[in-house]
Amino acid sequence: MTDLKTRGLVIVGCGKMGSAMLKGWLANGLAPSSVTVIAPRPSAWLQSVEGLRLNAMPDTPPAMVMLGVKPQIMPDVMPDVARFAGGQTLFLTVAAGLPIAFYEAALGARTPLVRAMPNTPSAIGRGITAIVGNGAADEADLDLCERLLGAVGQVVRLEGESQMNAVAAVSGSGPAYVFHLIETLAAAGEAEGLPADMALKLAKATVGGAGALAEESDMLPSELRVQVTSKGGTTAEALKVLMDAQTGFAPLLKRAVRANINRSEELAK
Ligand SMILES: NC(=O)C1=CN([C@@H]2O[C@H](COP(=O)(O)OP(=O)(O)OC[C@H]3O[C@@H](n4cnc5c(N)ncnc54)[C@H](OP(=O)(O)O)[C@@H]3O)[C@@H](O)[C@H]2O)C=CC1
Ligand SMILES: O=C(O)[C@@H]1CCC=N1
Repeated sequence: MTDLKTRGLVIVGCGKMGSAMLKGWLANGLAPSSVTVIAPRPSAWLQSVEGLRLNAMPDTPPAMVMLGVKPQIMPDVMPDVARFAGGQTLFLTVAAGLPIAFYEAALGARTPLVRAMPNTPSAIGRGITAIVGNGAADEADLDLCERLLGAVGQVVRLEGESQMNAVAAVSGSGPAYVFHLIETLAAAGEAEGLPADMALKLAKATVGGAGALAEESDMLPSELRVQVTSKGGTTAEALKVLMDAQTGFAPLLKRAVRANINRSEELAK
């Protein structure tokens, strides 16, 4: 972390995900003066952060370069960061789909690189990020990423890169599925006569509260579900619909996760 403070962190591409992470890091004490952001159209928030260096690549190799552009843009930015390849700078990428081999083709296999899959709850310190390093990334490199990413949530280390697309489909994109659950639960409540603002408040608090309970409880989610489900009561009737083997959540989410992975595989081509 001292190295990060003295030699600096360069973030190339700081949109929704990069900003969520940067907000968390700054809130956790990372000095803006240690951070350079390369962004063609910096947001009002980025421009408002005092001390942050904008759109001026450092002359000397930073401790870390974080690549936060879309996978489709990644080939365009590699020539700009290749000057830091070779070993002095650790590269951290958050892009979905693109394999380690893509970066090694541009930066060389001796450049330490960590591929990460974060999620946007990082903005409030409740993210979860999975990481995997290339052959040149040593334990200290993984530790540094784990500490940095640990400042904005939990970190898990993958056994291999082959797990990354499934992680993206579960926790990387997962917040979007949950936000859609909130939207649709609220809409269903509204359709049954609740005022829109009340339905949304009920749905948000229910998903937030149930998520927190699932995380904090010693019980499995399936056991917590059973606790809500009174014999002969109302929940059981709803669960008959949601747990239908053909049309319920399980086959629906399986299809959604598979569609997500298919897209990651396309992005890798
Ligand atoms: N959003 C999420 O929840 C997650 C995203 N990711 C990954 O994070 C990456 C970014 O996604 P996301 O933040 O959603 O996308 P955004 O479009 O919000 O962010 C990408 C940023 O890169 C900027 N950019 C475009 N071209 C360049 C360039 N040549 N140099 C520097 N910056 C550039 C864009 O600027 P402008 O808009 O002005 O063009 C934009 O601000 C993706 O690779 C994605 O796979 C991973 C996990 C979760
Ligand atoms: O939608 C995407 O491609 C990115 C990756 C995970 C979440 N957002």
